[in-house]
Amino acid sequence: MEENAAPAFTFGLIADIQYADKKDGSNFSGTRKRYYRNSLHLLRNAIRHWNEEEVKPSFILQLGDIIDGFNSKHGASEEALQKVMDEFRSFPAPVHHVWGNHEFYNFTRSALFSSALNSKVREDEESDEQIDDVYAYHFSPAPKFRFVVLDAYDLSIIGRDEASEKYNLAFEIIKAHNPNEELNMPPGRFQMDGRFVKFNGGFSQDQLDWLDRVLIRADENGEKVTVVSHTPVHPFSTDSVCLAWNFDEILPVLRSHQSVVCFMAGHDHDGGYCVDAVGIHHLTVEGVIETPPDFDAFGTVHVYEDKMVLRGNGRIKDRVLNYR
Ligand SMILES: Nc1ncnc2c1ncn2[C@@H]1O[C@H](COP(=O)(O)OP(=O)(O)O)[C@@H](O)[C@H]1O
Repeated sequence: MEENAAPAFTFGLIADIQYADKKDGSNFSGTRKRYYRNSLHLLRNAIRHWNEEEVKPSFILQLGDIIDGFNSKHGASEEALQKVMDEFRSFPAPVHHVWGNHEFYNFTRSALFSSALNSKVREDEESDEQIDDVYAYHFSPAPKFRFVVLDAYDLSIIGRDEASEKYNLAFEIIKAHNPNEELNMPPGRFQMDGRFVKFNGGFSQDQLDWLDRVLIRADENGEKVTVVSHTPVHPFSTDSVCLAWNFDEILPVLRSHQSVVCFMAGHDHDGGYCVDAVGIHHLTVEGVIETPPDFDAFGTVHVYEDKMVLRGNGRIKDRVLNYR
C-alpha cells in the first residue's frame, strides 16, 4: 500500500474513547470487555503516533463518545473531559469533535455548545448558514476537499428538552417502533427495527435539507466530500442496533451528490465497512473503549486526488478508498 506521491493532506481518526476513572467492565449484554481507564492510554498512544509523523495530520476527527456516561453518575464529567482534552491539547492541529450518546449522558445540549467539545464555533465564520440548536457544520482543510459533521442526536429523546417539538417528534418515532417499557432495549420483532432505541437518534428534515444544500455547492465546486456522524447510516457497515433511525432518509441524499465519497462513523465498537451501490465508502471505526490494553484503535487517512488510504493501527485495518 506504499504511495510514492505525497498526499494532499492527512488526518487522524479515533472513535468511542469513553474514558472513565473506573475499573474494567463490559457492555450491557456482557459480551465485550470495556477498558475505561486504559482508553486514556490508548488515546495517548494515538496522539504520540500523530506527533511523531514526519508530516503531522492536518486535523483529527474524534467520532464521539469521548467520555463514558458513567462519569455523570459520579459527578466526574468535567474532570474526565478535562483529562481527555489535556491529551488532545498535546497535538498542535485542530480536533473536530462529533457528538454521540455519551456526550448527552454527561452534558446538556446547551452545555455542550459552550464546551471544548464544540468545534463548530471555529468554522462558524466560514459557514454561510446555521441551523438553530443543531451541531452540524462543514470545513475545507484543503482546496477541493470538504468534511461535513452531522448531529445524529438532532431527533432524539436524549439531549433534547422534553418540552421541545423535536423531543416530542422523537418520542413519537421511537414509540411507534419500540413497544418496550425500557426504550434502550431493542424491539425484537424485526431485526431492522433494532435501531429504534434511546441510545440512537435521527436527522431532522431541516438538517437533511441543510446537508442537501451544502452538497449541491460541493458538487458545483468539484469537491470530494466526507460526511461524518456518531451513528453509521448504512446497514452493511454496522450492526443494525447502532444505525441512525432514519438512515433510509439520509442515504438517498448522500447518493444524489457526486461529491460524496465517504461516510465515517463510530458508535458500533466492532467497526464495519462497506461500499454502497454508487461507490460511497461507509467506514465505521472500531471503538477505543473495547480495545485491549496491549492493542490500539486509531487510524491515519492519507488523502489523494483519486483516493483516500487508511493506515490503521491495532484493530483498525488498512484500506484503500477509491473515489467513485
Ligand atoms: N438491551 C438493553 N436493554 C436495556 N438497556 C440497554 C440495552 N442495551 C444497552 N442498554 C443501555 O443503553 C445505554 C447505552 O448502551 P451502551 O452499551 O453503553 O452504548 P454505547 O455502545 O454507546 O456505549 C446504557 O445505559 C446501557 O445500559
